[in-house]
Amino acid sequence: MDARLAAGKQLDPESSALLDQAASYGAEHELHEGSIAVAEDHPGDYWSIQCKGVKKSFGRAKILDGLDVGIPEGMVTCILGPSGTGKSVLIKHLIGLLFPDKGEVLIHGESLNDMPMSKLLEVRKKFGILFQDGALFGSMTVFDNVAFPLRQHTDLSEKEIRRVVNARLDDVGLDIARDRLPNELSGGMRKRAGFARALVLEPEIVMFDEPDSGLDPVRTALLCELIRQMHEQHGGTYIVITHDVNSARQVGEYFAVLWKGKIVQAGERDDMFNSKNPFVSQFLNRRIDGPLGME
Ligand SMILES: Nc1ncnc2c1ncn2[C@@H]1O[C@H](COP(=O)(O)OP(=O)(O)OP(=O)(O)O)[C@@H](O)[C@H]1O
Repeated sequence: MDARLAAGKQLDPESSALLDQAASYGAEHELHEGSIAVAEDHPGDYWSIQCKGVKKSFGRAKILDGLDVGIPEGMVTCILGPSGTGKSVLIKHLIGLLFPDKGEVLIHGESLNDMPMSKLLEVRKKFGILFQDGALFGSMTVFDNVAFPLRQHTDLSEKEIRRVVNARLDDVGLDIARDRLPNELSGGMRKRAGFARALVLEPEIVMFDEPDSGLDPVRTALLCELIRQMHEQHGGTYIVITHDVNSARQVGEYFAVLWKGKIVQAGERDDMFNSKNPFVSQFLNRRIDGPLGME
């Protein structure tokens, strides 16, 4: 643990919340050497994640309205949709932070509904998540941020932790910034540090919440390229949530388009970009004429 935390230093509310959030992802993650081995005999088979008829309302606002989607194992899937359509609400369902009013979410074939908390924490260990702002602890160096999940959830020695963290920092091109604090990094560097931390326990499923937010087009393209390379190198199921079609096109292999509480269409790149569905075609081709207006 970071010496400042061990010494009982008061954390700011944001860091405390992140610490709680990180702690809630559970303990004792098995660490694999090299590429991620995805069990071939798990019950989900082709789908890492399935949503079946998921409905969610807040008060009278229906956000998810019978949403069905499968996230294919081992591919980079982009979930796209206009602002405010419920992409964040959907990802919270995928990791069991929100639960459907009706329907279910299955992770590798196991329904999250009525799952005991201990089991849910186990399932959450399958996920690595890159939050929009990198969600780094402000009082820790880049190195300590990336080391944090290993110190929390494994029994690795400090020497072993140094080896793993340095390898992940090399992967994301941050070896020169390991001793810097988050406020000494650019937005793109913070995201890369968050990415290194998301990968450090070698999760089976890596989720990116709007990786393009707050980055200029070149930094966005560089981050997307990094996501693609890391997927090629480490394998696993990647889910990228975005409303940016350019990023999705660069990084995605499978696409699911969310609108009005449902996945309007899902499929592989060419089928989606040549879709005959008026909304999908308008959105993916960024046309102003079509069913989506300014409302
Ligand atoms: N806990 C909540 N209570 C009430 N309403 C909520 C809650 N969470 C989300 N909403 C509402 O659900 C709708 C969808 O929000 P969400 O953040 O999922 O959209 P989004 O597609 O991720 O948008 P963006 O692309 O702008 O981030 C919004 O109208 C939001 O106000």
